[in-house]
Amino acid sequence: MNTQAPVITIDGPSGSGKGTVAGLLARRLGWNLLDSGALYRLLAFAASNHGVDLTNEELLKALAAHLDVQFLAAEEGQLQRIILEGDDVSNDIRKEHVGAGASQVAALPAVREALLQRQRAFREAPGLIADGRDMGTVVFPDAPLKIFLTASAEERARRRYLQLKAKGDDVSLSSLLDEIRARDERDTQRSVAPLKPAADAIQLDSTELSIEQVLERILSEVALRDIAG
Ligand SMILES: Nc1ncnc2c1ncn2[C@@H]1O[C@H](COP(=O)(O)OP(=O)(O)OP(=O)(O)O)[C@@H](O)[C@H]1O
Ligand SMILES: Nc1ccn([C@H]2C[C@H](O)[C@@H](COP(=O)(O)O)O2)c(=O)n1
Repeated sequence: MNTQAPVITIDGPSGSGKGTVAGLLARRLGWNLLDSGALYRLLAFAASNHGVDLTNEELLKALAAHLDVQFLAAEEGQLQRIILEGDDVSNDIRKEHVGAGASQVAALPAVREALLQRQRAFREAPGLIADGRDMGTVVFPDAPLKIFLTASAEERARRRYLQLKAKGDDVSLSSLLDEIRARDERDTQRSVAPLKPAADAIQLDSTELSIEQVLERILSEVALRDIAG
């Protein structure tokens, strides 16, 4: 019998809605939250601040092992705040170029190894919602519920476009679609921990679903398995 806190993993490509749904689910269940993509984004951001090349695996490994990061729990209706070396970088790390850098450093085996224990340390009572690319396949293979959330690349680009426009960013839909496709390619084709559904994952296509519908689908699986007390 597994005596560790339960984990619900939500993996999938960029823009499928993992982060949004993971945050809502964590709040609904009163569980902890791991945004694993943020760790890769933080590493790419820190590397650029410290002048570390995104191909320098040895230096990136050292930087990953010593990342000075705090995740501050979200206030009602707000997003989690992320502090790197004392600065609030919550907005900076969401930029598209940081996501592209994160995808690049994430392909390096030494970097993934350096971040593995840090991710597993988030597993605390009463439970954990973990979102990313390899949560169900590598980081928490024993999770009692694994979701693989997808949506068409066009819909994901449209969502990202609306999200960035709302923040006042000057973006183009066609370049966002190109970036999403490039990131999908890199994340699915890398040799270590590629983006793919775990064999026991439930696959959910959110192209035609609202955020609330996705949340309800996952909550119905939680109830079926009786994993949230
Ligand atoms: N089912 C949905 N319908 C409409 N919009 C959605 C849906 N799910 C998420 N969104 C919106 O799409 C945008 C991207 O969602 P989110 O950041 O959660 O994706 P993600 O999979 O975590 O992406 P990334 O891996 O790049 O961080 C957000 O603006 C979110 O509000
Ligand atoms: N478990 C994870 C999480 C993220 N990555 C990489 C791949 C993504 O393109 C990049 C940014 O992630 P996002 O914040 O967009 O979810 O980080 C990964 O390889 N494994």
